Amino acid sequence: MESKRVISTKKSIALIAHDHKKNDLIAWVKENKAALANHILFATGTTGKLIESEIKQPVNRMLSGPLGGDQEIGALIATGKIDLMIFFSDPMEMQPHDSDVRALVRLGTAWNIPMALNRASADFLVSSPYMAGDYEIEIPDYSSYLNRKIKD
Ligand SMILES: O=C(CO)COP(=O)(O)O
Repeated sequence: MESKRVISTKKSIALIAHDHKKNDLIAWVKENKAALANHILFATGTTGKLIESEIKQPVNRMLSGPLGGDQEIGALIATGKIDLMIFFSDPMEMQPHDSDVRALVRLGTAWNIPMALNRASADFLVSSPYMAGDYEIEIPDYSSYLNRKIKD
């Protein structure tokens, strides 16, 4: 059966950017500083350090993305501790940790969290009326997968 969880007014937001997109994300974060101040921020290591130094808002920093940070954010998504993700990913450069990046985006999809993978989507997300209030997120039903029969 499908279940729900409430994303409350104060949201836990993951902020991530690949190296060639970090300046864009920092510019976006500065533009949206007032809106972000109402929320709890998480980030991969290097992105988080840059954000903290630019907007002076504490950031829960994980390891650097390629060193496990993407997977840490993914684990937080899977355990319901991240409400939405803003990830400025780079479509023009192969990442050494591509498998981690795909796993992170896959978990965001699997757990049905709002995700913005570029600036325009981030603008839509941050200006959504759901940002200022509660939102009931539908958690997909994985019970048939969890209860599947494993043949020997
Ligand atoms: O690699 C990243 C996302 O895949 C970002 O990691 P950093 O913020 O540590 O650079």
